[in-house]
Amino acid sequence: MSNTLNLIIDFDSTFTRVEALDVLAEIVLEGDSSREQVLRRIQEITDLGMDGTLDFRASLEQRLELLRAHRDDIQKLGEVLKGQISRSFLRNQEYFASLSAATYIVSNGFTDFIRPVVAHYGLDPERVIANEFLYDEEGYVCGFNRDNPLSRSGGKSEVIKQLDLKGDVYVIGDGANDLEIRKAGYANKFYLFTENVEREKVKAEADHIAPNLDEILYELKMSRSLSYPKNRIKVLLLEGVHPQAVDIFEKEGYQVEYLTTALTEEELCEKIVDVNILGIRSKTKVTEKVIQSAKRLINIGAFCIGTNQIDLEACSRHGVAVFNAPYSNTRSVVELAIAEIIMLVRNLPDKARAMHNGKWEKSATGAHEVRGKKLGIMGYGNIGSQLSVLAEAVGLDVYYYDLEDKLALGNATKCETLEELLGTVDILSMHMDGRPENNGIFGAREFAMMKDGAIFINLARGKVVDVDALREAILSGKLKGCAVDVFPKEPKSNNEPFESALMGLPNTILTPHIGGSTAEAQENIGEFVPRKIIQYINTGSTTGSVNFPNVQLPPVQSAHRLLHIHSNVPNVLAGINQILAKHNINIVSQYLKTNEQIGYVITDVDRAYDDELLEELKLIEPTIWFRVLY
Ligand SMILES: NC(=O)C1=CN([C@@H]2O[C@H](COP(=O)(O)OP(=O)(O)OC[C@H]3O[C@@H](n4cnc5c(N)ncnc54)[C@H](O)[C@@H]3O)[C@@H](O)[C@H]2O)C=CC1
Ligand SMILES: O=C(O)C(=O)COP(=O)(O)O
Repeated sequence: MSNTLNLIIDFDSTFTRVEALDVLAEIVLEGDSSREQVLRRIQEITDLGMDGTLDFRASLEQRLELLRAHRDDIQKLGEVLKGQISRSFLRNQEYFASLSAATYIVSNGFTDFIRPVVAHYGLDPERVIANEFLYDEEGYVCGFNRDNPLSRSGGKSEVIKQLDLKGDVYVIGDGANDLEIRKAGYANKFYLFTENVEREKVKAEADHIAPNLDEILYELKMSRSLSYPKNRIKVLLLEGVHPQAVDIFEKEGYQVEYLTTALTEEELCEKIVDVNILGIRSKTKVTEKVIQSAKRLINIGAFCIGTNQIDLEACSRHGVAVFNAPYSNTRSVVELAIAEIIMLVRNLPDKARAMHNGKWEKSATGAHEVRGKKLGIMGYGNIGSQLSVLAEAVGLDVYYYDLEDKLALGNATKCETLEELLGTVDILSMHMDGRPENNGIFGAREFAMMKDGAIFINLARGKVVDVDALREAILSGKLKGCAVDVFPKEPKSNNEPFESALMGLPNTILTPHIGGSTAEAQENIGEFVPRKIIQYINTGSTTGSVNFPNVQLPPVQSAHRLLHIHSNVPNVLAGINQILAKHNINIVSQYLKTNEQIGYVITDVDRAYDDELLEELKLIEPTIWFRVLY
């Protein structure tokens, strides 16, 4: 930071989220019957003063006349305002407080309540320039120091002139009285601060509209905080993820674009160029080409369980951390499987269709209880094992087969081979993941191994099953029925038609990939995935990432955090530490974790470092991505 830089910061609606005199009015008028009316009048006068319509001194006099404030009220106001500091000032507190010597708070408010708030934040209260109340003998406010230039219009310019500042002067504020400093020629630039209020009249003449302090620090190249200001982080959400996700990202200060459909590879390549965070569900294919088109991608959020639609290797190679929601819709899939098992064992799809066609087919032929029937589960992961528990509760006898050695829950029986499972069970439910090796894994050979009259359910992925072979198994009577929720080719949105060789088959339930589509599951996912992504962006923690080494990091205290992602080759850590040693940087703590593809080094260092050091770290041979967090 240059030594000759001065920041002039407004207090009301800039340093704090509120107008202090409005809050004072609420304190003074608590319990007063005319409260609402007076409050409204005070706010009107404040606005007229702030957009320059009403002379400032008149606005101040009129507001104070409406209030009979005591010294105790002023003290209380100071306490309330300590909890109302603007979010981006709080976010940057540690760094910003270190700029104390370059910062003045210049306000048409009053030192009496501004100084305690500024001191509480960590800035020098002596560098607050503002009005002063006058009190009567009983301690009530009876006026203000009229000799103070800040008690009249144009006062801020006068004060800055008197300060006779050397070097560059930047004004940060939300009102016409802040703009006037630059207009009078006492500042290089006026940043209109719009985090709390947007005053249209002032907007037109501002040099830069800044939605928060991060933006200003970034613009002034002063930021050692997040490598990127939050309001510049772009999020693209596809496939109608739950609106909760939009809300969470927007509250964090990110820009969000929301689409209800999936995009084709071509459309996505075009849209993703400057996107930092991509959110998808099961339909959007994120290919190597898509990843290469993305110039700023930090994260992909799969708002679902499966991540087979994402080229995870390409993501790792490009330093993109992928998060999913591994448990949020598990229960929903299991409940649908249970429902379908019961429906198919009772021939319900055919019976229901007949009723709609005016046919009454009351008969017990071919209808059974599920109690005592043998259920086979292929893929005993989170969904498979939960189905196992619920299925036993309705009396099914559970068998399972998994590629990995999985603990049998309850009374379930593990099968050593798929053949053993298929030859044993009356109902088979597929719950393996969609890894490429599973494409077409279930076909004519496997159907032939099943018992005659068995039932088949696929809630996993469309590509694992040979659909023509399934059709044949139903038509030949080998299978009594089937339920299919996932298809090799699914429409991109609800506006596209659906086609499948399974349409119109007897005792067949077809559903539009809704295994996880319940309000409960979608809301859970809409909260879970954004939180993981935000945690990664803010702290570097990768807990739950499906392609990055998982590291849970403690919060940083009085240190900078450097994140370094590299191809997993030997000696990178040594290289990083040699550079730090050369620059005399003290390592406060350090973490390294690798997986087959990449290594992730997190180094917390004490405060002093320079741009040269950062450049050298970026140049370490296998660096994929380097980021300074604080
Ligand atoms: N229809 C829908 O809306 C939904 C579908 N799904 C699908 O369900 C899949 C499973 O989900 P989770 O249980 O949470 O995943 P998981 O990863 O916990 O379990 C998958 C299990 O399948 C096993 N497996 C993989 N290939 C196998 C094979 N060829 N034979 C036997 N076992 C095999 C794995 O070892 C693992 O234990 C997801 O990957 C997703 O594709 C998930 C949620 C909703
Ligand atoms: O969670 C999964 O893997 C699913 O298949 C659910 O996908 P969806 O979010 O409904 O597109």
